[in-house]
Amino acid sequence: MKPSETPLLSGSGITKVFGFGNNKTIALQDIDFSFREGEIVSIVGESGSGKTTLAKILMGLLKETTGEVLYKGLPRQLRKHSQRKRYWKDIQAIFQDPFSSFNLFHKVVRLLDDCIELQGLKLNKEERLRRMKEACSFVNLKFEELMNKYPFELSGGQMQRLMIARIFMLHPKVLIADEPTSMIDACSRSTILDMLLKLRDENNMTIIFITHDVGLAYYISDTLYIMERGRIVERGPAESIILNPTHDYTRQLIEDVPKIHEEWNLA
Ligand SMILES: Nc1ncnc2c1ncn2[C@@H]1O[C@H](COP(=O)(O)OP(=O)(O)OP(=O)(O)O)[C@@H](O)[C@H]1O
Repeated sequence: MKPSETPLLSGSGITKVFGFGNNKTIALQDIDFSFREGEIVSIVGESGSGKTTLAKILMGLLKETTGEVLYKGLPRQLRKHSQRKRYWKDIQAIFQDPFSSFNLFHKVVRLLDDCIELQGLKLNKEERLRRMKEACSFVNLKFEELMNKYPFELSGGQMQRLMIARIFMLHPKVLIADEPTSMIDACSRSTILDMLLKLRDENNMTIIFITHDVGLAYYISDTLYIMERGRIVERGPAESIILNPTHDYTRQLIEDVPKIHEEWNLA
């Protein structure tokens, strides 16, 4: 499915300032963005460039200092708990550290069953089990083997798959994925990325991928946003940015991608 032309989530003039006086940090400075339905966007930048701050603002976990975020063309209303709950039905995130996404005192079966609860679905036990098994098999996990385990009894890769199984069950309209493959090897990484692409194709989900890895971003995205010190310095179709970067910072990021076939110069 091709991304639609209508903006689903957009923002203009977004600035985020942390602290005051000498301790002031401008994490985001006058950012504009517009993400369409079914689009895969990567936000790429070095550590400290403001990516996670932007992800948290998109999620509604942090309030922007100035500017406005629109969802489905309207200003977001997140003051009341009920409004946030409704927003989080549509917008979900998976973070770098899978431990932060799970309640560590709940077994896998409960973590998956909660997704059915969150959707407000009233289903009988067989149907609940069927959906949980289906979600696990989507990410190549065996439900029967894992259902009675706690998150800390799983490997990093299994936890990351479990996070994607939850997204499969929740089918949000927007998924914010903050370095979701950082804890796994290259082979499992491409499997996870392929799973995310499949989810986009099946549900027309918008995926906002936060990463410092421009190679990875190119592999997965339709559109790239390049961030440097709180500003978006370049944006556009992934291919044209990689082939014809116009900003020095983007050129530097591309240069820094390891070229495995080139000889190392350690001099
Ligand atoms: N709660 C906070 N209080 C004060 N400063 C903060 C806070 N959160 C982030 N910052 C600062 O804002 C800037 C942007 O941080 P952010 O975490 O968004 O960067 P990032 O691009 O996600 O980095 P990384 O790739 O290392 O996760 C940094 O200078 C950081 O120190």
